[in-house]
Amino acid sequence: MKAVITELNWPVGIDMLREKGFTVIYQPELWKDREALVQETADAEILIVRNQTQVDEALLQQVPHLQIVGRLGVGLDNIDLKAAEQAGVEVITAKNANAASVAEYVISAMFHVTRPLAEAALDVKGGNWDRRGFTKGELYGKTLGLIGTGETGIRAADRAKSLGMHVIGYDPFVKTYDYAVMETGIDMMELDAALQQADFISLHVPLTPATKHLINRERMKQMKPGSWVINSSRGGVIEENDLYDMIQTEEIGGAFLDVVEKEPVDPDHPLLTLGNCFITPHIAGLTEEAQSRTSKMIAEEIIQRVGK
Ligand SMILES: O=C(O)[C@H](O)COP(=O)(O)O
Repeated sequence: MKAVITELNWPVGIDMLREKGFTVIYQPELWKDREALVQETADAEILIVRNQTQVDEALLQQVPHLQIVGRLGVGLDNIDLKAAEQAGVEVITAKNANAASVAEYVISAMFHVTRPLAEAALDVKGGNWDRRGFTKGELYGKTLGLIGTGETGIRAADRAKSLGMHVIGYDPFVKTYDYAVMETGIDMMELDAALQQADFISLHVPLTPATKHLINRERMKQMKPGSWVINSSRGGVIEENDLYDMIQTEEIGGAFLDVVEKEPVDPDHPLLTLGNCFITPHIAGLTEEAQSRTSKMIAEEIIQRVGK
């Protein structure tokens, strides 16, 4: 069987597939060249992607042997699930494999706001000894508002709780008596209330028509002055022009974004000019541990289904 991997993958899963006799084509830049992608996948049974390869109806029609699409992550906004189902192609994800890493990203982002240690250390290297400029505050006693309380939200909540934070959440798909949510002690409420009460709003939702630009001017107007938005989900969930205005006019404190609507970010993107907006290159789930886990999980699932 032939497996084509069109984006970055860690070696462990590639080795596992090869050991089971799969012919593995690993071309981490292949997603950029649609024609080459179609050509390489035309006789493949397995396609392994991240978030850039557009697995749409047109592609699915050109790859008649395809049986499985393995997604090295959880976001499915680049995969047409309906078209895959119609084509008889199963889509498998690396469920929860990067959740701990994403949760740690959220905590790191909050600490970056309250305890900017790297900036303080750089300032010292610059010859200063400023004991007053970096005294921002504690996370203890602050409120983290989770929009989306699935696996990454719950793990972020768990870690925030251990820091003495109050955690509130909104998720229309999660029942208030959901066991994991209850056990973690997330105080579930309506979106408006969560926006109004949180010191940090962290987004943990997939990009769907319902969540596109969910965080827009109107919603951010409800947030506390000085509060921050953290986005490790998908860029499209935030209306970026509105976010720019809200930070620029100091109606909110700032934003920590791991994702933007168009990736890689345009070097001229206005958000990059703001001192209180930090953009990282979609790395929340990209730790060694999470990616080895992801790579292994997808290989295992494929081998279980079609491996000899
Ligand atoms: O959807 C996900 O799981 C994360 O965004 C990580 O996946 P990616 O590295 O393919 O974006």
